[in-house]
Amino acid sequence: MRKTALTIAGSDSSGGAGIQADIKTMMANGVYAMSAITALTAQNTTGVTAILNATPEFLGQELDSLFTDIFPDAVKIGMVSDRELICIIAEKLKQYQAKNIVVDPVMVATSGARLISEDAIETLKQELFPLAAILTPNIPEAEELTGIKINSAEDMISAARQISETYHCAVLCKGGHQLNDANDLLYANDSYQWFEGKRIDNPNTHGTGCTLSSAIASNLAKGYDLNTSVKRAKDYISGALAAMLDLGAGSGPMDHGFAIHNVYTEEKED
Ligand SMILES: Nc1ncnc2c1ncn2[C@@H]1O[C@H](COP(=O)(O)OP(=O)(O)OP(=O)(O)O)[C@@H](O)[C@H]1O
Ligand SMILES: Cc1ncc(CO)c(N)n1
Repeated sequence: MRKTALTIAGSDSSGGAGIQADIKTMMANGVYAMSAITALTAQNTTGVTAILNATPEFLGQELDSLFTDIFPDAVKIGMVSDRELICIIAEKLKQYQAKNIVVDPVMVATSGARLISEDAIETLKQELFPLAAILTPNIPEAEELTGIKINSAEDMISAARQISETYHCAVLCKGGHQLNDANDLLYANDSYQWFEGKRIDNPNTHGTGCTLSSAIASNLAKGYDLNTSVKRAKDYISGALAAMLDLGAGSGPMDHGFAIHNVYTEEKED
């Protein structure tokens, strides 16, 4: 039977991050994608100009509709900007005993816009982190969650360990904000593993975090273990970045069609 994944996240009108990146990623990774939209954003590669949140009641209804019909094999949670929305998500995930939950603690967009209110971060920690199989903070998020300033690989390990021990889940501290490398650190069950990545010289990194967490969720949905899911997700993001799509005036989106692009469009390109 076809495996299914659900993204609970915000819509990015420019299609590079959020729900749109998640669905593209899930599809490219071979799972059937569903969505529960937490907010609409008016956004492009240069910034976010407006955010319209769903009501908690509506988000609850979206989740009821999905979980009572096509049960997701994995769930990815991205942008959720306020406390009530976080609470309804936690309530529904517990009610339906959702599995393979990947929480990307989205705080700030690549363009610099804040995507969560300050007071919601505490609710995120209390309500959603304990439900997660894996949390995927980037370096600034890991710093905010721990108070540890990350300047080295050892600092990444300390921060990931602290988050993992506090919330009893695996933590992937993403390395996209490092200067020279793109090495991600997985901390799980009191041990760690590096997923090394060559830094790709591509300024178009809009939606890398959304894409990575959705690729992990897709692979968990397909039944891969956590390490293998992270490895496959890392390979996917590296491929999507290496395809060097260049759209928009700011930090542009990645090419999710990189695997099929050559087969279908090579001859038509100029
Ligand atoms: N220039 C790059 N070359 C190779 N891999 C990269 C590069 N930039 C980011 N990555 C990879 O992309 C993934 C996402 O990491 P990153 O730290 O950019 O997340 P993020 O900041 O949450 O993303 P977002 O821009 O969506 O907020 C990680 O696997 C990271 O190593
Ligand atoms: C809707 C949305 N979610 C997440 C991010 C983070 O990249 C973004 N820019 N927009």
